[in-house]
Amino acid sequence: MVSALPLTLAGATLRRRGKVLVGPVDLKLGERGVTVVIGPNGSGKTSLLRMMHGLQRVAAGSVTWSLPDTEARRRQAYVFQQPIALRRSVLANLVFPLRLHGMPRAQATAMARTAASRFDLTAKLEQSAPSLSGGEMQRLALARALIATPEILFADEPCAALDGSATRQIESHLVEAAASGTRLVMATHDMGQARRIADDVIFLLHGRIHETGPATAFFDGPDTAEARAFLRGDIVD
Ligand SMILES: Nc1ncnc2c1ncn2[C@@H]1O[C@H](COP(=O)(O)OP(=O)(O)OP(=O)(O)O)[C@@H](O)[C@H]1O
Repeated sequence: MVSALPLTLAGATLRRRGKVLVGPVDLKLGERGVTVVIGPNGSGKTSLLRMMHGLQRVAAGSVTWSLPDTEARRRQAYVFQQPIALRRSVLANLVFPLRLHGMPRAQATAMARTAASRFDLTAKLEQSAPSLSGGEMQRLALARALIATPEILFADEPCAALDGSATRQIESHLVEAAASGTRLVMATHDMGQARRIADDVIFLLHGRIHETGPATAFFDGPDTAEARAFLRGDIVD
């Protein structure tokens, strides 16, 4: 299968009411691996992910996939910080994206049940999705995002509101998806999590990439004073 990756950002800039939220950003995302986006509050992590996913149109520069946009869009999934679900059963939420991809109902239902089992949601299949706990809801959001095997998954702080054991579950699903070939781009505030799962890091400051590189080198000895301060836990603004 021809890949939608690499994804290339060239001078990509996002503006709101005349103010630059992100950019200009130059970046190339290859076909494999886990890229973790870090940076202080308001540095533009969410905006960068949304811009890459095409949820927000660039004001300048370009965001280019290796396939036409309509095809590239079908190969992507996005998990929001606040998980969203249809006001329907867990099963219906899992079936929905498969039906969007044109899969027959019986096959989609069988696949949804398999995904529910992998994500420990079998007992919840008939439950209304909005009544799930935070951890269950994020597991559902991730199961739904991964069910059609996206080539790339954008995840915006997927563990932000979760406790340790729920975080561990989500992380293991993310790592498993990446090992199976899904390209992962994730924003997080949790430096322990970033160290655990990142192959490479993008450190944002004021909407710009301040430093980027392989995770081990970044965490062992960042090049910039701002990244060193950020990793020490100092306030960087
Ligand atoms: N729709 C919008 N209109 C105006 N400003 C916005 C909009 N969305 C985001 N911003 C601003 O853009 C900047 C970047 O926000 P963004 O949410 O991308 O940062 P972040 O690094 O994800 O922050 P946090 O860590 O707090 O989640 C912030 O100053 C924010 O106030």
